[in-house]
Amino acid sequence: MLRSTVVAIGRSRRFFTMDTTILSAMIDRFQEDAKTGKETFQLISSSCETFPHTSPSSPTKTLYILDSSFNPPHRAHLALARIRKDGDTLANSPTLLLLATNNADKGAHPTAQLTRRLEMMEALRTSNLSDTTSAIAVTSYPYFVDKARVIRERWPDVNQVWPIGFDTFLRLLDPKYYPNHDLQAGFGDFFTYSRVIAITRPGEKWGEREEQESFLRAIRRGERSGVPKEWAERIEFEVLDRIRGISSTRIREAANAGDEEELGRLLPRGVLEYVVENGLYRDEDTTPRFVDGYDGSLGADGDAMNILIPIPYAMKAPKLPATKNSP
Ligand SMILES: Nc1ncnc2c1ncn2[C@@H]1O[C@H](COP(=O)(O)OP(=O)(O)OP(=O)(O)O)[C@@H](O)[C@H]1O
Ligand SMILES: NC(=O)c1ccc[n+]([C@@H]2O[C@H](COP(=O)(O)O)[C@@H](O)[C@H]2O)c1
Repeated sequence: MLRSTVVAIGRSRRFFTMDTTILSAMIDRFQEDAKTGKETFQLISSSCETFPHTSPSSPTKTLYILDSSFNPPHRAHLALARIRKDGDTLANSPTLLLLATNNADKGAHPTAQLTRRLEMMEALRTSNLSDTTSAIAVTSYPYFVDKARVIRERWPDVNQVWPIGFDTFLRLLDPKYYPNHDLQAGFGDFFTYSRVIAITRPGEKWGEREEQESFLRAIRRGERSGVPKEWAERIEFEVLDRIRGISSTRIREAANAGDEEELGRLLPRGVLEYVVENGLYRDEDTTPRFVDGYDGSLGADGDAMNILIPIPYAMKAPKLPATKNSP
């Protein structure tokens, strides 16, 4: 059962109230359990005990899931997490922030990195998603179809919506990530219970908005080989010009250069404080992956204070290591 506590954070604006040692022990244990297949998905924290249902009497029909590496979480991630479609609202449909312990292209992440990313996700969740039922979870699966399946097994009656930026949407449909390069077999019944919102991410690498839109139109006409045109009915398109150019790479570079002004433009407040206070990315090699013309025109993102911080489920009784802190 989820235990909760009220943490009086007052004006200190310290959001990372999860105990780092416990969190890191929990991730270690999860990684071990994942190796044997005992555990492949685990809730870390949530705004309510009955997640994704706001209460036992009001079952949720649709869950919005933002999968990301969150290194660090930024304003574009927040914008994606807050997208709602077809009459859904932040109030009536919950949000799951999902972190994979293994990445599709980069392999397994070390525990210390996962721990700090989870702490930043918690800062984002509690300070910027207080107007929606929200949770954070980890999965050992790197691929969307597996993540979706394990969430479906956990909550069989809940439909899933996956907001995905265009670069990652292209990778979702790339046959190289599927056994025998067979996209249709790889997807299985994913599109019977899932929808995807592809968000434009214009830039040198992936073309401009028009090219990205025409990619989707080609799917609709059945002109993308290996992609059934019926899938297009489950794929929507969203243009979010105000997040153009934002990326974790750009933030790591700004942190590396000590550019707090730039960090302030790209990061929600709680995450900004975490990055600055912990000196993250200072000594790292920040090889650029995506830099573009973000115009800094983001509006308010609801930096609300949240004083009710749930203690994570996994704080039940983890075995603690002697000392282990994330950087
Ligand atoms: N500015 C953006 N516009 C649209 N989608 C975005 C944007 N930034 C991130 N996303 C999407 O958010 C999801 C998580 O992405 P990810 O964690 O790789 O962030 P990132 O900023 O691309 O990180 P990195 O720079 O380290 O590659 C992906 O679906 C990605 O396409
Ligand atoms: N085909 C797929 O399901 C697929 C391909 C590439 C990345 N991903 C995932 O997308 C997320 C973002 O990846 P990057 O951090 O590499 O941009 C990660 O969780 C990664 O594992 C999934």
